[in-house]
Amino acid sequence: MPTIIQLKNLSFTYPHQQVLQNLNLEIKPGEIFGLVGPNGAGKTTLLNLIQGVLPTSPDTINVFDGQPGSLTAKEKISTMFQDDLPLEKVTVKELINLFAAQASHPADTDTIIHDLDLTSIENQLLNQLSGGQRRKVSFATAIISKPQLLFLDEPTVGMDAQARQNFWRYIETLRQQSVTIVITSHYLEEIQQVADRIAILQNGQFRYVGSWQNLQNHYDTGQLTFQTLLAPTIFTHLAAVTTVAKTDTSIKLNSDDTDLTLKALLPFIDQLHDITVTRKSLESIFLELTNQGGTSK
Ligand SMILES: Nc1ncnc2c1ncn2[C@@H]1O[C@H](COP(=O)(O)OP(=O)(O)OP(=O)(O)O)[C@@H](O)[C@H]1O
Repeated sequence: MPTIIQLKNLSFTYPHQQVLQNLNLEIKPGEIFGLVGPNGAGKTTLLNLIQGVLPTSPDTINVFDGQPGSLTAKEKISTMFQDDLPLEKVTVKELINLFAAQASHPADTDTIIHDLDLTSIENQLLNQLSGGQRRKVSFATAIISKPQLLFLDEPTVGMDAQARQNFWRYIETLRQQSVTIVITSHYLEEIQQVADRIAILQNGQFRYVGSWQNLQNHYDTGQLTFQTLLAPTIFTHLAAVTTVAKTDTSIKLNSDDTDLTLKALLPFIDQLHDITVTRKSLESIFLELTNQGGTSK
């Protein structure tokens, strides 16, 4: 399968600070790739390098089989940066039309305005928009050129719940059209749901690259909660159980491997009610990895 983005031992240093160190990565066509990391980890710098906005050493980045910033790459790539609306005294529709005019095969402006729920503000000036509305317009300008590769830097900041839901629904539409998408976000719950693979960047290095499922399996600690009349001591020595706690109405088991513990509960199943299994979220694994220094995979 061809590669859309390839990083080979990529390092980058600003005048007084090394930001990225020996990054290797391949992103395949149609993949939705989540790039996460603490503030200052180097995410925006990496996106800028891939797009040719910042200079790189030869052969460290390959985009659409060429150098970053090449004409071929530029035609296929679109970006939604943080707060990147370039003009203030034009209307929403005029701005989207301007972006459409620069594209070789643009999507239909009215369709995009309709699909992104921008009809009610299409004649409003950009400097009259709220923060969330600006993000939606920014997204419209990024997709009007029908890109094959889309970069989204913190796309949902400022959007309300409805706008976020619509936004992720539209991302699913783009997935069906095999658009390759690289997303950075501090909303890890959203990344967890949408990304095929994630990379956790910290101090300029990838701490993890892979699927969310693999990461979760690696950190398969969690809790099982249920109601029962059985004594809590029965559960103390079950597979992978680390602690047992009893509240008024239920028993809570902390487990190093929730699948194993669930299997070990089967002999008691008739006497257990309202069983819930809670596994770690990407956010808690992320915090564990980046705050306390986990093992790179
Ligand atoms: N133009 C610049 N000149 C010098 N240093 C810079 C420049 N831009 C960013 N940096 C530094 O490089 C590091 C990485 O910044 P970058 O913006 O890539 O991080 P980020 O992961 O996108 O952060 P955030 O999540 O806060 O957006 C930071 O320490 C930042 O201070």
